[in-house]
Amino acid sequence: MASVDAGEGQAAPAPRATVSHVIFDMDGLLLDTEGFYTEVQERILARYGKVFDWSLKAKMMGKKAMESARIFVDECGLAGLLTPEQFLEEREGMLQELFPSCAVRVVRLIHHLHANEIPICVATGSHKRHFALKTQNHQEMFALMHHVVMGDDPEVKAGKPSPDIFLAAMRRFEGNVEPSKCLVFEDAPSGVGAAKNAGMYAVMVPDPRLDVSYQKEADQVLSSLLDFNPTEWGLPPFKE
Ligand SMILES: O=P(O)(O)OC[C@H](O)CO
Ligand SMILES: [Mg+2]
Repeated sequence: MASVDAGEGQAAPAPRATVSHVIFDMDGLLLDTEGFYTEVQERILARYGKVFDWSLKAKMMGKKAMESARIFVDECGLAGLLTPEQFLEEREGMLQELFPSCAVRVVRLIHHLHANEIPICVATGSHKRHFALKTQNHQEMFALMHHVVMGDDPEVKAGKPSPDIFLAAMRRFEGNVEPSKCLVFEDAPSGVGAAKNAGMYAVMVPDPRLDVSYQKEADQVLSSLLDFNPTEWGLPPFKE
């Protein structure tokens, strides 16, 4: 990678790109809610004597509820036994109980970007009702977001990997923002695909159980958001 003079004789790597706006995925990225979906889906599938695996998880994660329900029923060969609507109804009670106990996975970066006046927002496939349950104990962090776009937003015609949600998120920032100035943080293959389809940069922070083949579209892959260096993307450096 090329270097630039960082002053005092130090050479710092040239940024991969210079972005001005940052978009965060929510489930599995800002919040540890993906584990709840996995747990509940494992339980439902076990009733049919089947095992929920990570290739199915990879196809479902990041999608709108009905889209992922259809994948679940089709891929598991449950047509005739369970409809997507019944699947959603069955998992609803379990998820509603679990969501309020979710934990935040990213703190420092959000505060850093906000303190440096980098516009940040959330783009989640999750719908309004689930968003409220998941964020009820994390209002302080979500208040730092310029806006939130959810999966049931009228502008989000198709879920990830359609670019709809990220383009809607970009348009709601102030001013005229170009996709090439947006950096997206994602955990899901469909989410990385959506960011790339929108013409944006994508940093993927995948669950280690996800096959590495799902990482190839991402511009950067991190095992933890703690490893993220803002200067690699032309963003202000952490102070210490
Ligand atoms: O990862 P998100 O935030 O787009 O959420 C999508 C679904 O609700 C869960 O996979
Ligand atoms: Mg996600």
